Amino acid sequence: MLQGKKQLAVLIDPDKSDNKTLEEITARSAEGGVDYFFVGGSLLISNRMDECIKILKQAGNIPVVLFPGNTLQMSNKADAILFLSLISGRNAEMLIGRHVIAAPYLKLSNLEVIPTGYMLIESGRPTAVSYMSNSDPIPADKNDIAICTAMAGEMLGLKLIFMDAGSGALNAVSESMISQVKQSLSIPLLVGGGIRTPEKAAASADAGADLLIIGNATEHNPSLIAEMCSAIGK
Ligand SMILES: CC(C)=CCC/C(C)=C/CC/C(C)=C/CC/C(C)=C/COP(=O)(O)OP(=O)(O)O
Ligand SMILES: O=P(O)(O)OC[C@@H](O)CO
Ligand SMILES: [Mg+2]
Repeated sequence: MLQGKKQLAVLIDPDKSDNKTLEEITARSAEGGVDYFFVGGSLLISNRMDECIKILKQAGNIPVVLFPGNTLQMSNKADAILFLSLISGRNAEMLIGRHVIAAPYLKLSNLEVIPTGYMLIESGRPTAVSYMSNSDPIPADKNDIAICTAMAGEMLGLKLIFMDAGSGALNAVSESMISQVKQSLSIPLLVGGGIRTPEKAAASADAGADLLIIGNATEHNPSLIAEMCSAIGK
């Protein structure tokens, strides 16, 4: 995952996209040069994960990476899984408990397991992730807390840091926080939540995000995928 150039992941929430929309997203992502599909949600209601992955795989060679909110969201049909530890929170279940439950399944699967420090950043309103994970986000203006949390994650051996303002965030992660966290890390930095325009995508990438995650914006308007890709130089 990630070799120095800016990358884009399109997040698919299996509850929200019907098959026709998914087919359009798949085709446009292949045209635009999307690097990954992320699949998941903090809560999934429908039982559409495997069906979604099957459609996404029609794009050819875009890897499908699970972005699970809980242990029910594991599927052997994907290529990899973000093994998320919610390091911004202090809920032991989200830091290590769910991982103990998931570990034997993952060991037997063919999934590439990617240890990821997941940091929820306050975004102007409560998010589904904060509520479902029973954890507080890092205040949006406390760059120092974000820097130290990310540094600790790297020192613990995590391979990626993912700063997320949460799906549909009012305010995306600030460029100043992205840039300061990036400067304190040598592992790749993923940024998502509330990135709605190509301009915001470009600014987040310029600030230091290595991989951007975009969900709602492209879900509502798949034709934005090409613009998002070219905004970050793809
Ligand atoms: C160890 C395993 C396999 C699972 C647990 C993984 C952990 C600790 C997750 C904690 C953080 C968390 C709940 C992440 C889910 C993030 C996610 C996919 C968010 C997407 O947004 P939604 O929450 O679906 O937003 P909407 O409410 O807008 O649909
Ligand atoms: O849906 P959006 O706001 O693009 O957020 C994507 C992702 O970062 C959510 O976890
Ligand atoms: Mg969702």
